[in-house]
This record gives sequence, structure tokens and C-alpha cells, in this order.
Amino acid sequence: MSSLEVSEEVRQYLKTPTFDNWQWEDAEIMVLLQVMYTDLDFISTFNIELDVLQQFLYEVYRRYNNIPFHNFKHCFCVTQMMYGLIWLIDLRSKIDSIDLLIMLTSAVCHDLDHTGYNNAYQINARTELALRYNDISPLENHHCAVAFEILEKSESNIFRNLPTEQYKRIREGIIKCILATDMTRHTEILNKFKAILPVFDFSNKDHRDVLMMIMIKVSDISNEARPMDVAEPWLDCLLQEFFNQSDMEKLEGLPVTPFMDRDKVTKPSSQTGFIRFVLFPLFIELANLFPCLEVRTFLEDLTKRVRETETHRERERKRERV
Ligand SMILES: COc1ccc(NC(=O)[C@H](C)Nc2nc3c(cnn3-c3ccccc3C)c(=O)[nH]2)cc1
Ligand SMILES: [Zn+2]
Repeated sequence: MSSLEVSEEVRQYLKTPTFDNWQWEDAEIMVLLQVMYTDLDFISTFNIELDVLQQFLYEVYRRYNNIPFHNFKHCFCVTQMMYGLIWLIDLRSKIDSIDLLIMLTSAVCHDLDHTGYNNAYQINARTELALRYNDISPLENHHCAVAFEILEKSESNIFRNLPTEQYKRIREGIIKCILATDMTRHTEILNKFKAILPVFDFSNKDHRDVLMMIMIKVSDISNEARPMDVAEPWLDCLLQEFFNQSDMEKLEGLPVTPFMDRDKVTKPSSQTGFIRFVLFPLFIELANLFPCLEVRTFLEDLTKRVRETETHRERERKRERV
């Protein structure tokens, strides 16, 4: 299925947060990613040759690993949520296309070559990445470095036809966005956003930078805001990856993160906390910036769905107790 064969109906569905990634093969997902660049007019605006975009997406596909959660399908989900938010909030009328290109490309690249072991493991196990990046967001620094390894090769450099100034601005933006996905910086970034909300100014680059970081963060952790039959399998994948890590940590005598320990964590308990203290606050702050109706409706709808998830998991938890 080439991007030409994607029906109008699928193009519209691709812009909604209810999109079900599980129904699509990887080859079709590659085409859907291409459609996102096309429908946001990046091809014409940034003079991106279609074969270079296809080579870029193929290289990205190759550099994601076959691990339970942080794989190519996760990359697609995060990119699709970002794409949906861009259309829903009508960001095209509020910020330059180059910032949208940064956001979408950052989402595509944000977990490149993830090994399934988080920063805590990298640091405790003193891995090569922790050594190379001095324990400073080792994974996120690596994801970003791999992205630019791909972009350094002319045949997959979707920015090769842009003037140096634009390339530098894009590189700076992608680095900021990908490094912002390190969840240990969650509170720092959320507080920065809260602080500027009352005086938010779309013409202020610092304000736009924080918004772009919030957008990729929301897109990255928003599985639970999707319909239950889309979100449920993702939670199983996430716990599988977390349990792999905690098994390894136990084997290697390394500290084990409590919410990753298969002997301690249950799906309902880990999720209700995550939803209440991490996911909700993020959505609420984003809704505060975009009072426009459809965003509020979307976020109220997401909040309703997230509350349903919470109730569903609370029920599971009660059943567990019995
Ligand atoms: C502040 O840093 C944090 C905060 C929370 C968590 N994770 C959790 O609380 C638990 C394990 N649940 C969870 N974690 C999730 C989800 C989606 N992404 N995601 C995730 C995955 C890898 C690394 C960090 C996070 C938040 C999700 O639906 N649930 C991980 C890191
Ligand atoms: Zn991610």
C-alpha cells in the first residue's frame, strides 16, 4: 500500500486519538508515517524528496529493536498521537511549520535503539551508554545521537535541501524534544510549563520550546488515553519489558525499581498511581493552554477515558484482593 493508496477515510482516522495501531502491519505503518509528512505539507514546504523520506523511515524502522514496549510500534503510537494533537489543537495556525516538523520527527526518533533497560539500569550497571553520557539521560542522548547518525547520511537526510540556518534550528529542536522524554525530568518540565501558562506567548521561542517538550511528553506516555482495547495490550508490553529488566537486576545484584518488580507490581495498582499523578496533571495543564472547545472536548474525552481506565483498574484491584 503506497501513500497514494491510503483512502481519505484512513487519512482522517489517522488524525484521531482512537487510532488502533494493532490493526496495521509494519509496512503499512511506514506508509502511514509518510502520509503524516505529506498531509502536513512538509514535503513541499521543506522540499523533502519522497525517496529520501522513505529511506529515512526505513533506517528508523531498522534502528528500533524488537523488544516488548519500546519498539517501532511504540514510535508509531507516539508519532500518531503527536500528529493527532497537531491537527486537533490546530497548531498549524499557531506555530511555524518548522516547529511542527521538529515535533513530528522528534516523535519518530525519540526511542531509537532503545534496549529495553531504562536509565536507572544503565547507570547502576555502568553500561557503555552510562559511561559515554556520564549518567546524564544516557538513553535519550543515545536515541538522539542515532537519529542524527541517520540524518548525516545524505540518502536518508530529509533535511538535506534546507539552508544551514534551518538545519541548525531543527537539530537544536529535535535534541531538546528527545532529551525532554527522560521521565526523571518530568516535574522540572511540567513546572516550567505551569509557570509560563498564565503569560504564554506563541511568539516567545522559550515558551514554544517548553510547549514542544510538553507535546512530546504527552504523546510519549498517553497509551492509557486510548480506547481500552488499544491501551490494554500496551500495558502488558510495558510490564513485560519492566519485568525483563527487574529479573536482570535481580540476577546482577542491582537495585530493583519497585514498580518494575514482578513480585510487587500489579497492573491496577501501578496504573492508578501513574494516571492520577503523572498522566492527568499533564493533560490538565495542556488543556489550560488550549481552552478552544475541541481540545477541551478531546481532553475531557481523554480524561473520561482515563477515569474509566482508573475505575476499570480499581475494579481489577478489588477483584485481586478477594
Ligand atoms: C516520574 O518518572 C516516572 C513516573 C512513572 C513511571 N511509570 C509508572 O508509574 C508506571 C510503571 N506506569 C506506566 N509507565 C508508563 C506508561 C506509559 N509510558 N510509561 C513509561 C514507560 C517508560 C518510562 C517511563 C514511563 C512513564 C503507563 O501507562 N504506565 C515511570 C517513571
Ligand atoms: Zn517513548
